[in-house]
Amino acid sequence: MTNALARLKFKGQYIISQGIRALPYELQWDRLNNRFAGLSATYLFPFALSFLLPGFATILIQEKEGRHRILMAMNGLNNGAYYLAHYVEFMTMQLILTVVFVVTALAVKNEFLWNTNPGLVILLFLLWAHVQTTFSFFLASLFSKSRRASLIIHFFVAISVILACMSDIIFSEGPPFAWFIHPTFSFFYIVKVGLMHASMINNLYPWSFSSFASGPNMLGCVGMLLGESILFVLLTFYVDAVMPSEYGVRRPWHFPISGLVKARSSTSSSTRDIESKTVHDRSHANLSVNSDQESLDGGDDDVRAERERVRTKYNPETTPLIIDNLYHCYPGKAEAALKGMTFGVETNTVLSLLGPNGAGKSTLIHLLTGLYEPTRGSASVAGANIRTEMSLVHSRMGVCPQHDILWDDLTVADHLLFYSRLRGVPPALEQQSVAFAIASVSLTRFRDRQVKGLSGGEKRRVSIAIALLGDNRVVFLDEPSTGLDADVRRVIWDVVNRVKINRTVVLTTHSMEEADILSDKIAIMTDGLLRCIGTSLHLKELYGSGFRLNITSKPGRLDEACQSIEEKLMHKTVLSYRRIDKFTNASRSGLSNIFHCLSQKDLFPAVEDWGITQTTLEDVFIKIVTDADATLTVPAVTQNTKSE
Ligand SMILES: Nc1ncnc2c1ncn2[C@@H]1O[C@H](COP(=O)(O)OP(=O)(O)OP(=O)(O)O)[C@@H](O)[C@H]1O
Repeated sequence: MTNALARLKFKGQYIISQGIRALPYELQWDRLNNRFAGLSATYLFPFALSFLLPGFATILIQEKEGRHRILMAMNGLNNGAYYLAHYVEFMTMQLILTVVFVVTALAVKNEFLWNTNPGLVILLFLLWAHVQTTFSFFLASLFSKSRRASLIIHFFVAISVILACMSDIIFSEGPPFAWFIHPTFSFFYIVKVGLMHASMINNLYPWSFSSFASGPNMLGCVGMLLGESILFVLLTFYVDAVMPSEYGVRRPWHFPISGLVKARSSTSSSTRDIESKTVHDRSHANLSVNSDQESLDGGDDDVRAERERVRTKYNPETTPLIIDNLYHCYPGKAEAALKGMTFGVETNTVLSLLGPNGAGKSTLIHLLTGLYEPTRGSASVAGANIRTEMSLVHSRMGVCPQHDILWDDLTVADHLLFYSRLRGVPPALEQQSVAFAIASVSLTRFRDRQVKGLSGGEKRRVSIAIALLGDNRVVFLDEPSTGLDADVRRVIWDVVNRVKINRTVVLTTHSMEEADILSDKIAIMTDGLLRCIGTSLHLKELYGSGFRLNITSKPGRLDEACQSIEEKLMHKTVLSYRRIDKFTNASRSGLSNIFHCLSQKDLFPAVEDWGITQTTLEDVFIKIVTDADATLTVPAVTQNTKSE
C-alpha cells in the first residue's frame, strides 16, 4: 500500500525496497585490546610464568639420576656451588621469558603492566623468578626419578595455577592469610589485585610503590614469598643431606644440631680434637663386631695379618687408604655384596682388586667414593672418614667409574676444563693441566670433539683423564681398560705407573696381565670376601704350583708325547704331575733336569716343541676362585677332581 501511494504521489520517481545491512558503529580498538589483554593477564599470566618450574626440577633430578651430580661431588663440587650455578642459570632463563612476556603484554596494552610502576613490575617478576627457582630446588630434592617427578610436578603446578585463578570464586570475601602459604597463590593474588587496581584507576602508573604497599595483603604476600624462598633453600640442603636416595652418603636427621655441638666441642681444645679424631678413626673398627666372624671365614693368613695391621699399625696420616670391616647389603637383597672387607694401602702403591663378576669390587669402590653408604664398617680415604667426612674425601680423591658419566654435548676439553676448575687448579695452570691430561691419554686430536662423537674406548680415556686431574692423594679406577685396544691399554698403564708417585691407586680389573704389570699389591676377592692379599710374586709362590711345562705334540701323537714325558721325566725330576692335555707341573728343584732331558730330542720323538713357564697370576686367580667355589658348592668339587 505504501509503495502504491508513493508511486501515485511522486509519479513513479521513488519506490520502497527491502534489504538488510549492518548498523554503522564507531571503531574502538582499545576496548577490544584491553579485553584480550585482561584475559591474557588473568589466565595466560599464571600459566606462562609457572611452567618453567617443572622443567627446572626435572633438570636437577636428571643430574641426580644420571649420577652426574655425584660424580661432580666426587670431583670436589660442593652443594653450595652446585645450587648457585643452577640459580644463575634458572634466573637467566626466567628473566628472558619475563622480558618476552612483558614486551608482548605491553604491545597489547595489558592493563596491569601498562598502569603499574615499571620498577614495581620488575621487582615483582624478579621475586617470582627467585621463588620459583628455590621452589624447584626443594621439589627436586624430594625425588630421585625424573620421569615420575616431571609428571607429578607438572600436575601439581597445573592444579596450583587453576586454584590460584579460581581464588575469588572459592573465597568471595577474599582468601584467608593461610592461603598464601603456597607461593603460587601468593603471587597470583598480587597479580589479580594489581589487575583490578589497574583497571579501576586510569591515571599514569596508578599502582605505585606506595599504593602497592597499602593494598590488601600485598606486603604480607611479598613477605611470605621472601620467607618461603629462604625456607626452600634451607629445606633443600637439609633434605639433600638426610633423605635416603640411591646415591650418596646420608647424614643423620639431627645433623644440624649434632654437627653444631660437635663443632663447638672440637674448637674448645685442639689437642683433644686430634686425639678424638684418632679415636674416631679407630672407632670404626668397632662398628661391625657381628660381621667380624663372617669376615674371617674366607681369608688366608695374609688376610688375617692385614686385619691385624689395620687395627694396630696403619696410621691414616701415612696410609691413605684404610678399610675396616666394610660391609654392604643392597636394599631388597638377601645376601650382602661385601661381607667385612679389611685392608690398607700405602702411598706410592697401585693395588689391583681382582675377582669374578659379582665379587663386590665395584661395590667396594662405590662405598669408598661415596656413591653408596656402607651398611656397617668404615674406611679412611686420604685421612678422611667415609662416614662423616665425605666432602673431604671427595676433595682428596679422583675416580674413574665403571660406566662413563659424561655430557654428550660437551667437548673433551670442556670436560677437563670443568673438572680441573672443580679440583681447584689455579687459573694460570688450567689450560696447561687440560692439555697435559688430554695428551696423557692420547686424545689430543679429539680435543674439541663433542663426547657424543667419540667411540666407547675414547670416552673411557676421557673418564680416566678426569680421574687423574689435580692433586689427589687416592685415585680409584674401576675397570679403566675395559673396551680399550692393546695400544691404548699400554698408554694407560704408562699413565698409571707415572701417577702413582705420592699417590695410592686402586684399580679393579679382569685383565690378569694388567694386574700383574701394574700392581704393587694384589687383592683377590670372591663373594664379597677378601681371599688373599700380597704382591704378585708372593701370591704366585703361595698359590702357584711351581713351573709349567707346555708341550706341542706332532700331529695325532699327543698320547705318545705325554707318555714319553711321563716315562722319561717323572721318575727323574718331576715331583708332582697333573695332566690336562699338554699340561705338566714340576717343582723348581727339578728345573735344570727338565731342561737337560728335554734338550735330547731323540728321547721324545712325538714332541714337536716345548717350553717352561712360571705360574701365572691367572693360575693363582683360578685356584682361589675354584677353592672359594668349592667351599660353596660341594657337587663342583667332585666334578673338578674327576676332570683332573
Ligand atoms: N645397585 C645394586 N643394587 C642391588 N644389587 C647390586 C647393585 N649393584 C651390585 N649389586 C649386586 O652386588 C653384588 C656385587 O656386585 P659388584 O658390581 O660390586 O661386583 P663386581 O665385582 O664389580 O662385578 P663386575 O666385575 O661384574 O663389575 C652382585 O651380586 C650384584 O648383583
